[in-house]
Amino acid sequence: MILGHTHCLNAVSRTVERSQNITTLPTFNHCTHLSRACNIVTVRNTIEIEAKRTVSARVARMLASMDEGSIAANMSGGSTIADTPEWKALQEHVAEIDKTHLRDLMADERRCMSLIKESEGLYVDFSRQRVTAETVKLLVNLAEAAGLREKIDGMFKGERINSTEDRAVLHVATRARRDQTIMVEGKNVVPEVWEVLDKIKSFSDKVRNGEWLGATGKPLTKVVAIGIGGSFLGPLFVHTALKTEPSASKQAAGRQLNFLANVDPIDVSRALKGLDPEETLVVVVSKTFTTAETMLNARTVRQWLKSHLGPDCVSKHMVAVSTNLKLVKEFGINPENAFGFWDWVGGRYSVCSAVGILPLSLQYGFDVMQQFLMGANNMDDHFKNMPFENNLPVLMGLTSLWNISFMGYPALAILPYCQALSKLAPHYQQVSMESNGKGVDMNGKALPFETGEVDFGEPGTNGQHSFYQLVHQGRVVPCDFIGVVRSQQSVYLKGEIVSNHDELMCNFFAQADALAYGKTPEQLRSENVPDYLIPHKAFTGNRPSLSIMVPSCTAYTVGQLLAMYEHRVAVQGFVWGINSFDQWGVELGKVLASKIRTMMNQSRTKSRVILPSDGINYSTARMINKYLEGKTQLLYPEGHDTFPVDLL
Ligand SMILES: O=P(O)(O)OC[C@H]1O[C@H](O)[C@H](O)[C@@H](O)[C@@H]1O
Repeated sequence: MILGHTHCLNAVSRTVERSQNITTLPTFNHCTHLSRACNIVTVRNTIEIEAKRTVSARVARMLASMDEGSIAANMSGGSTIADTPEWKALQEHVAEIDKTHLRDLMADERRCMSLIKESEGLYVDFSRQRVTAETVKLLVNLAEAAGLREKIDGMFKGERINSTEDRAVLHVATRARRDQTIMVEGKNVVPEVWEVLDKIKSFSDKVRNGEWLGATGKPLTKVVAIGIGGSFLGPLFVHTALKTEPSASKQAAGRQLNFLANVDPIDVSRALKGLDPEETLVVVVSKTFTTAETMLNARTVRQWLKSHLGPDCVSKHMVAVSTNLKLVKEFGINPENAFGFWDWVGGRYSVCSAVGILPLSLQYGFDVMQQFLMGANNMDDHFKNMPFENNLPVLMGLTSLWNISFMGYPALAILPYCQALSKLAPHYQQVSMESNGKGVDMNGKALPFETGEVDFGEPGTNGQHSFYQLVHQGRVVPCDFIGVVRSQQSVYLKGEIVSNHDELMCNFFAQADALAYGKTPEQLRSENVPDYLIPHKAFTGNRPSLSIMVPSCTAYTVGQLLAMYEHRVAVQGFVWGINSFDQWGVELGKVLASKIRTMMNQSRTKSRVILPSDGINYSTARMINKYLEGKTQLLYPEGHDTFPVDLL
C-alpha cells in the first residue's frame, strides 16, 4: 500500500510542480495502485494527508472530493503497463532528466549525433527532446515490456486487434504494392485492394479525359466530395499538400475539388458556390453511409442536382465511396458507381483507400496518387522492419509518450514550416485524439494514467505571430517542427539577401533553438536590459521539440509523413495498452442529438413547447425553446425545398 501511495503521490507532486505548465491535472480517481486489501476510506484519508503535506492545496482538494465509489471502481485486479519495472524505471529516471537543461544536453555532440536519424530520405532530429541515450534505452525497454514488436506484427498480420469492434486494423493494406501479400483470415486482401484501385484509375481517367460526361453532355471538371471526420480530414490534408506541387498542379489544371463536411447549410452554400451542376460530379464518402451530417448533405446536394438537371441525373453525377454498398444502392447511387473498402480500414486511417484516392485521383490523376501510396507504403515497410532504435514512428511514439506520461506535458503543437502542410494538424488531431483519447485498457480496466495528447497546430511562421508566446514563456508544449528542403514554389527577389523559402526556414531553425536554450537573466544583463524588464524578457528554455526535415513536399513524401504520423499514434496506444482503433466516445453526443431532433421536429410542426418532462433537463429545454422562439427558420413549406440563399 505504501508503495502504491508513494508512486501515486510522486506523480501528483510532479504534476503540481508543473501545474503552471499544463492544462489539466491527472485523474487521480484512476489510482489502481491502491491496495485492494486496505480500507477505502483510510486510503482516501491517507492520500489526502500525504497530499496536503507534499503537494498543493489544489490537488489536495481534488483528492478530498474523490468518493468511495470512484476509488472502489478502480481497484479491480489486473495490472497495466504502469505496474511494470520498466515503467517505474522511467518514472525514477525523470529525476535525472530534471537535473539537466537542454542547453547542456545540446552541448554534448555525441548525444546529438545519436539522436539524429536519417532514414527513407527523411531527416529527424530528436536531440531537442529532453532525453539522453539512457532515456531512449529505458523507453525501448518499456516498448519491449509492452510487447510492441508483437503488436506491430499482429497489426500487419491482420489480427483482430480492434477487439471492441472485433476487427483487423489493416490500413497498411490499402497502400500495399500489387505483389505484396497481406492475409486476413487466410485470404490475401491485396488483390481486392488493387481491384478497387484499378477501378478508380479507370473511372478517374474517363472523367478526366471527357469519356464520362454529365447528363447534359458536358465534361465534369468540378468535384464535390461530401464526407466528415475520417472521410474528410485526410483527403483535405493531401489535397491541400498537393495544390501547389508543380507536377500535381499541372495535372489538376482546369479542375476543382471542393469538400463539404459540416452539416451547417453555410458549408453547403460555400461548397457549391459558383459551381455549374452540369459540370459537377459529387462523391459521397462515408464508411458507414449512415453518418447524419453526410447523409443530409448528400440529400441536399442530390436535390440541388435534380432541381437543375432533372430526376435522372444521379447516375451520371453522383458516385459513392463506402463499405456499405447496400445503403449506397438504397440512396439511389448505382452500385456500379460505388467504390468499396473494408471494415478493417478505420475511418481516420482511410485516406489511402478509395476515401481519399478517388476524389484525389479525379483532381490530380491516378499516377500522382500512386506516388502518394508508394510513399506511405515505404514508411509502412520501415515501421515494420526497422529496429526500434532507428525506427522513426517508434521513436516518435516513444518520445511523445515520455513527454506525456512521465514529463507531464500532455499537448503537442504541430508546426509545419510549409503552407502546403497546413491541414496536417487538423488531420492528425483526429488520428491522434480519436485513437488515443481513452480511459481504459484493452480489457476495460480503468488506467492509472491519462492517455492521448492534445494536438493542435498551424503552419510556421503564422503560429509565431499567434500562440508561440505561450509556448516560449507559458506552458511547456512539445513541438514538432516540420521543414522542407526544396520548396514547391521558388521566389528569390533581386536585392534580398535570402530567398523567400530560406527566410521561412531561418525561422524553422531558430524556433527550435529558442525553445531549447531560452535566454538567461545574465545574458539580458549583459545586453543592458533594465532590471525591471529582466523577468519579463527571460526565457527559461529547456522546452522540448522534434525537428523533421523532408527533401520536398511531393505526393511521395506526403505519403511518408502521413504513415509516419499514423504509426506514431499506434506506437503510443500499443505501449499504453489501449485500443487505438475504436471510438466509442463519439457515440453519446450522436444519440442525444437524435433525441433532440425528434423533439425539434414535433415542436416545429406542432408548435409544441419542449418541457423537462420530455426527458430533457431544464437548462437544455429552456435553451432549445429560446432557440425555437427566434423563428430564424419558419415551418418547412409543404413539398418545397429551401436552399441557402446563395444557391436559389
Ligand atoms: O465515414 P463515416 O462512416 O461517415 O464516418 C465519419 C466519421 O464519423 C464518426 O463520428 C467517427 O467518429 C469518425 O471516426 C468517422 O470518420
